[in-house]
Amino acid sequence: MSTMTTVRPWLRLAHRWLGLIFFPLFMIILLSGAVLALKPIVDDLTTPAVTAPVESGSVLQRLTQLDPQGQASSLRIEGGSIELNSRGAGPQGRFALADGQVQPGGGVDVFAVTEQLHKNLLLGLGVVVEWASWAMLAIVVCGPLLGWLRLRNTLLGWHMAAGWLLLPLIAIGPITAALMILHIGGPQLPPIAPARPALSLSRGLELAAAQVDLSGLHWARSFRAGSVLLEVGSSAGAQRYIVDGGGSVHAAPASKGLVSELHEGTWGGAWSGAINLLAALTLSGLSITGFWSWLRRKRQAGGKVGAAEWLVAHASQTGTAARLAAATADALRQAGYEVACASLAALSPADLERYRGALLLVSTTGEGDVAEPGRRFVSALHGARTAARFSLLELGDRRYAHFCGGGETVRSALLAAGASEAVPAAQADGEPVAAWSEWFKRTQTAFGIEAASSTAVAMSVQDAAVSLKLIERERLDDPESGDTAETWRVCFGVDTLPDCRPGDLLLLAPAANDVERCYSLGRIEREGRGGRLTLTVGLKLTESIHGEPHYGRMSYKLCRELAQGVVLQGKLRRHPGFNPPAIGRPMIMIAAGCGIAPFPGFIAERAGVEGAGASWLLFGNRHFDGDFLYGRELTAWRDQGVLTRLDTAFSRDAGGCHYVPDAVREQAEELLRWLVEDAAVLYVCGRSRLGDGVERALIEALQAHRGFDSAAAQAQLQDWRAAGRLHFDLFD
Ligand SMILES: Cc1cc2nc3c(=O)[nH]c(=O)nc-3n(C[C@H](O)[C@H](O)[C@H](O)COP(=O)(O)O)c2cc1C
Repeated sequence: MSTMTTVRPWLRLAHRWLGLIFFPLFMIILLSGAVLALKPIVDDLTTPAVTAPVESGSVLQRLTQLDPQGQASSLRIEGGSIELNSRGAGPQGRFALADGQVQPGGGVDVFAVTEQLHKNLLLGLGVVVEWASWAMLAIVVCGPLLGWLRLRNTLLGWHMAAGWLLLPLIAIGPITAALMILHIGGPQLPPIAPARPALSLSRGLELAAAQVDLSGLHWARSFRAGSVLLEVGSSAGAQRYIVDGGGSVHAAPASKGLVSELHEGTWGGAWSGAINLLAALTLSGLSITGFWSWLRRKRQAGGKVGAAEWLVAHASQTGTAARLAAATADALRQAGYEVACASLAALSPADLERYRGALLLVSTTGEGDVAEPGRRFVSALHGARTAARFSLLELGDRRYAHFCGGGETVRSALLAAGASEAVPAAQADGEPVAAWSEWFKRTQTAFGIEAASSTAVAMSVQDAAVSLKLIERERLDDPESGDTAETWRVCFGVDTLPDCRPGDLLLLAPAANDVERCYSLGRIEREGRGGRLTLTVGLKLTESIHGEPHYGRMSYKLCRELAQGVVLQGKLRRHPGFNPPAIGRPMIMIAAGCGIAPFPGFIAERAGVEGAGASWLLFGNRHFDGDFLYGRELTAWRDQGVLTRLDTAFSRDAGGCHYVPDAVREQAEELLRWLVEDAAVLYVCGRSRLGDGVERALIEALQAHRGFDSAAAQAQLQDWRAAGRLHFDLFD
């Protein structure tokens, strides 16, 4: 691993946390800096008032009268008047030199007050401003080291591009501030004897008047180490003096030195001020975009479970248990309970103990298997101990050999780990609403809670019946090129198309009373009330013990048998856990083989849409030639910019086994940038082992590139799952 890879996580932490901690201070310093940058512009555009010579005695006399406590921090003489600024309660405004009367237009000197705000927050906190300056310098230095410039139309993409492209501009302020703090590059000042307490302006002028003719006095202000700095005009030009604590009057250079002039934007008049204004606004913009994107990420992670009293958790293969769980949680929330609702995939056994009770809804898939999102939870239960109290609803179908096998597996693992069952587990056969209703009533009694009655439940879990006419079928793999897996694009016309989105499921049974097979919806093209639905179907092929091929009945019908024009009856099942994110939100799609099925639909939704958001597809199969499903469409989408990135992994091509998780590992840094910095949503679709491989690769990536240990990386994935940022749709 390169040094940069090791150091980068620390730089990223420094960049982020310094930016967050100092954010309010940065805003004060930068916005006051922006106002101060206007000063050279205003000075350049306005004619300076002619200063009539004044008698030093009258200035001193007036000053002592107006500022008896010596609180004024600066004065300016202008056309027979004296303008005073003070820290705290001292005099403020413009006064006539002749009689001390307040003069109009002499309100607060905005630039003088802003300067004090910029330098010491108006509270004499110069040291805090110095810390903030060092922090800003560190952030500006760390920024470009976090990664090369990449142009992306996202909030952080703009943040990064502005940081990179305007680096010289934004670096000037923090670098010159640091040099000024260290007194490097400033004017050659005479040795200044410190004054304790600081000299008042009147005392400074009194001491100066003994040695210098102050009749051309322009201004005077408190200066370093309690001294007073003043400027006097004469026929030979302006001359500055410092009066120090020892009462000495030293001539001071008229120029502030290059470093100060660069910092203040005074080196070139109006346009150097304009450059400083742009720099201050750019730095403010960078602070705001950095802070905002952090806040957005926090909010997106806000779905994290943990704060509630009750937990509703689900393990659902095709969405039924998930929708029932959401309805269960809603019914409890409506009655005023604090309820967390999450997939078991986002939970560990220890999480369950944090709640007064856990309501679990677990579906069975395959041949008596736990629905995929619950499998890791079951493995984690082996050897664990938990004092959780739970109530379990098992979803299944008696037409399968192992009725509710998955639910039973979860139940025995929980009991073996020491969890207690509040009510005996209930089993739902097929249509689950009646069983759910009964189970929920008993659970409420056992947990001593009372939910609002939920009539929306039946609606929310019901599948919609659809009549489908086969209108088109195209083979996607090319058998000529060798051992490809037979895969077809199957397109149906539907007269009345219910609400549905890519990633939802079409349930088709090969014969009446047969169990249904689930297919992910790809492209959905609506026309009036009807439209077209596209599926990607892999021909299921197993070998009998005698070595004869055995085809899956439904996939055989769809791929080979059904004639065009034939009408099928099916059911549409909403699968909100695997629908594309809102337009504009970056999405990463990872698929192997016919797991590509939903993604042409995801991508097509964004084609031709303004501000559609970045999208990235990582696709794997056996051979580039022959197995690159939808290769032409995907490449065209990539070329048109609909698909921001397209990466592939082919496992049986020359050059060795290259699987999708390998591609994830190779692209780990960029992938994490999308996930972490751009808050992308990641979807994985394919066989179970693809899910395992991608999950492992993501954990490794977080360890290698973000400095996570293994437990923290796993917790990060769980947080993402809980926040709806990581979606797996896997099949056996
Ligand atoms: C591919 C597949 C395999 C299934 N296997 C079983 C099984 O072995 N035992 C069972 O009781 N139910 C089985 N079922 C039925 C589901 O558990 C049932 O339809 C459940 O309501 C689905 O819930 P879900 O949408 O939350 O995944 C299977 C369903 C499908 C689609």
